[in-house]
Amino acid sequence: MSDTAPAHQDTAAPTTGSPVARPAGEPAAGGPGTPAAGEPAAKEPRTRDAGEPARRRSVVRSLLRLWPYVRPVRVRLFGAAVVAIVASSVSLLIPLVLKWLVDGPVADRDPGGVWLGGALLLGLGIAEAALFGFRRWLVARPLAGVEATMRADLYRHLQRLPVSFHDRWPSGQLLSRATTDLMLLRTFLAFPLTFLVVNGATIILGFAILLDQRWQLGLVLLCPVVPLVVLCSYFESRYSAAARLSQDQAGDLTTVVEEGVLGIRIIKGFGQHRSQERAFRTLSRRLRTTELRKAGLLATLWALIMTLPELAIGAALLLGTVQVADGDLSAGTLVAFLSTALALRWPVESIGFLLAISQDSATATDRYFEVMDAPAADAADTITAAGTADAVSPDAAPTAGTAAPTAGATGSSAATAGTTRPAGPPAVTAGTAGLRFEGVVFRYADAPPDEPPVLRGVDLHIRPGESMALVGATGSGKTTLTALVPRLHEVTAGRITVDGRDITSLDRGELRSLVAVAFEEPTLFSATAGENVLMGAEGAGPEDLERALAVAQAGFVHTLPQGTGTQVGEQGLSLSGGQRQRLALARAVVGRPRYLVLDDPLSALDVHTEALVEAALREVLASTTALIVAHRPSTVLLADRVALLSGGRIAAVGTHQQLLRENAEYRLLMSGHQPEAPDGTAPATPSGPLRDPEEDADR
Ligand SMILES: Nc1ncnc2c1ncn2[C@@H]1O[C@H](COP(=O)(O)OP(=O)(O)OP(=O)(O)O)[C@@H](O)[C@H]1O
Repeated sequence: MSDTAPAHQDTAAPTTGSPVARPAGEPAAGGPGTPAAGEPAAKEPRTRDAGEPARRRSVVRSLLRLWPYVRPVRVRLFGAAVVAIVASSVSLLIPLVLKWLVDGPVADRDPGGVWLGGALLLGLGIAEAALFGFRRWLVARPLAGVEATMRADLYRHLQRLPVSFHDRWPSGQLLSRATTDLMLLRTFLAFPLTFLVVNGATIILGFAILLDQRWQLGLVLLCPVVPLVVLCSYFESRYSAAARLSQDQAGDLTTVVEEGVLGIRIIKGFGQHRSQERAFRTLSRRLRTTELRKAGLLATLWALIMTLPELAIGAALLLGTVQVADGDLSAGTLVAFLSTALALRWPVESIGFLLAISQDSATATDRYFEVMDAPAADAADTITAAGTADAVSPDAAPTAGTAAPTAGATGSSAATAGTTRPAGPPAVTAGTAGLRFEGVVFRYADAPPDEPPVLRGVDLHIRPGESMALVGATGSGKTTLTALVPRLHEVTAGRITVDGRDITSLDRGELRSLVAVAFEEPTLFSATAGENVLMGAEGAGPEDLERALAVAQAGFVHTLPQGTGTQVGEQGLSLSGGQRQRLALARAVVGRPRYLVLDDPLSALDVHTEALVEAALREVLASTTALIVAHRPSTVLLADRVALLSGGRIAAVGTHQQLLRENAEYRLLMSGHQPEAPDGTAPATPSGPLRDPEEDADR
């Protein structure tokens, strides 16, 4: 399999298709030959996890991994196989009745016997059909259950996998595993698994009957077995490679289709439908070529599987006829022999495609477990125990900051926060409270080795009740830094504490209840407006919903056709950018989080909407400790202090006015001119009194 697996590039394209990770309508980079306008060359979707070396397993070993799922239905499956063996054996009785009919009633010209023989044959036929029907009934429901369980497990696991996994895996690859691959596995369990056993048993029983009837003729029929076994194993390895390739390519195609649907506005807006079509056609042709290769292999194998036994039957017929002519064999025995041989044609011929489906299913099993074997984010929870509150060094307590918060703002925020927050964690000293980054280093696992980490020692302290704006050149790592707080990524070195407790020492549930996030793109799910907000906190009720809507200035929800029960998201009512932003804010605050992390909440809003969302934000920030990624002065002004991220470090902290006065890079950023941060390196530092981060003890 692995040797011919496609050598796909590892791209950093945003190929995730989860509704959270990729905003609907955003350009879905990553489709081959489908650059969004202004984007560089086409990127190839990957068909395999970049970090995972493909391993070649035997078909049986791969399929054995299904056992935990099959175990609960094993009795039914075994019962169904027994019923199918009985049904097949019944079909083998037919030639014996024929032999009796030809040598007995037909030879004796006994009409009564012929009628009896006819009735027996009819009865056997009906019994065979009824038994096969019963087998199907036995397996249908349990196997649908197996498929549903596997799909549910996959979905659950996908939800628990870290963001870095979703960054690396194209969504189409995950979709195809959850749909096509699992359907293939159900088909395998319902059909080839049983029939490989049943047909094997039928063939053995049939040959026993044949050898018993006339061993010389039986041996003639057995002649093709050896070449067939050799040919089957030769085709197996080639078919296996083609099967893997085709299933991976189908996943790539799914990715392109999904991106084409999600990014339809961009595709139309930039007139990219032709290049999108081209990308689709290229992949579709590739898949067709692979499918044709598979079909060619199967056709050759099938032709051989059909021809060799036919030749053997022909030879047996010739030999048998000579023996009948010589009087060595009765006509009835020859009829029975040939009928048995013909009855064995289907079991023998079907082996080819049963093996092919088994091969496809082994590949599907490998693909399924490639995802299931990826360690879930929770597995990484035990990073360090050194980050508990006790471990916080006393000298980490802040001294008076060189950049004081805006007079009054912090105090009032803190005071408000104190009145509105639910009971929080145990009291901690003022020095350790708040959100603190200590020597935080982060590099993306898939970043080129020669590239420096995105964050190279971030030290920053956001005091309780304070709101801190995070400013920096594009690509400086602002989003990355915010993603570390809810542990969407794990720090490479250093640590982050909330209320003096290392976030890695908190379980994820606790961390989620402490910290809420709202991303740049306010993603809404296919659910009601109320449900979208309430998914921000477990156990939140109607009162929390109303409060959150009020805080986020999202009262417009009540004017929707069904109020908070109005369906929004992909299948529902389209909301404006500002409405979506405010719903996302309501979702972030519905659980009354002590900490709020907002990634550029005012991005891409028109002036009027910006004013509305700004008003909402003011309310929200008054009652929480917040870190807000900000690109423009209007957002920065919402915060008490501003931190400038530059060169992977916090280069300066102060009020907006202070930084405007003292920091040239900040001035440049706020003037709308982005200093370049090529390849994650520090932006060109303009001359100006940059604050020395080492001197700022309050970070
Ligand atoms: N999943 C990823 N894998 C590898 N590198 C990444 C990944 N995500 C982001 N990067 C890189 O990390 C750097 C910082 O990106 P980040 O999105 O944090 O910047 P930012 O300051 O938020 O930018 P912007 O202001 O444009 O939103 C960039 O060089 C980016 O290419």
